[in-house]
Amino acid sequence: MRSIRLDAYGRVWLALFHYYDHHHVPPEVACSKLAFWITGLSQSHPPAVSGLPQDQLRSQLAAIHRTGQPRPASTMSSSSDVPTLKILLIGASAVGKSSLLLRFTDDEFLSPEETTATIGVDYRIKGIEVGGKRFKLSIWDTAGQERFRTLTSSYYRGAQGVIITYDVTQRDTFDALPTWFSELETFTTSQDVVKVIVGNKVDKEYSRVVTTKEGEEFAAKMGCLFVECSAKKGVGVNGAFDELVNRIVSTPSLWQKTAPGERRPGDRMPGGVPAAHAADSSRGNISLTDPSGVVGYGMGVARDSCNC
Ligand SMILES: Nc1nc2c(ncn2[C@@H]2O[C@H](COP(=O)(O)OP(=O)(O)OP(=O)(O)O)[C@@H](O)[C@H]2O)c(=O)[nH]1
Repeated sequence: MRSIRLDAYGRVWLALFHYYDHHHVPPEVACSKLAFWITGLSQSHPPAVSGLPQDQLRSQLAAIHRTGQPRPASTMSSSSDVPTLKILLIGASAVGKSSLLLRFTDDEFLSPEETTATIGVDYRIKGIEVGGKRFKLSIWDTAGQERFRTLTSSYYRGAQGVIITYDVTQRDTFDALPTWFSELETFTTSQDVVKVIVGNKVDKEYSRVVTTKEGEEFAAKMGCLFVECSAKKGVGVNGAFDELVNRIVSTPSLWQKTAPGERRPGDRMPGGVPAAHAADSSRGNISLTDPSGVVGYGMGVARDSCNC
């Protein structure tokens, strides 16, 4: 789409918002996504969108965000007393965060041709039972690309567990771990947050450049769990999530209910899952991949070509 007029532009973001709403995407996530498109459009189509009242659009998005209504009571199942654990996936771009998540929630793996870089955040929900008790995991997959980090930082809030991922075949992704830890340190809202370092892509043993020992030593130094995985082969993935969840569950301060009115990690905070969505486990998961792809192709800011 070469030129986008103001009215068309306005209609597009409104249609998008309805699309997200229809697919039960939380307002926080919808607004984040839309903010990316606004930024992307203004940079990839400067002549077409110069002079657009972006401040106005942003404030309208913020208003939607503020007034985002919870789902009707009918969708709020009796599972509302099932604790929701918020887990975040962080790490450099292309280390396999989205692939680990997809393997864990759907036991699937997409080939390189089928995958695209995450824009902003995606998230999925999965029910899990630990020690005879049911938990709901809301797992947030953040974009590794630097250009999206300012936005994804808000998603640390309320997380009880964080998976910090690197690629065992790319030394720079391992060397970047201290940076991810300092970002985590900066944005986490809980000192008790459970961390697991995951070395992914162990199926590519022939190209491995980071040894298991190096990974173990770094994890020991940082005082966190360590697992090596292959999202492709499905090796170690469930174990990584299980270890993380077990550790969270054995840290009651991270998930037990607090007094009425008091907040607890993950309760309707920016980046947290609204109760209605947390109760939406019958859908299995909610992914934002489709809307991003559709919009990207139509507006020249596809996931891989976005200039924002
Ligand atoms: N061989 C192999 N390839 C993998 C594995 N996991 C992911 N990949 C591939 O690595 C590439 C990047 O995977 P993603 O899951 O998109 O990586 P990501 O960390 O989510 O990337 P960003 O969204 O940019 O942060 C894709 O081509 C995947 O198919 C794995 O375990 N083994």
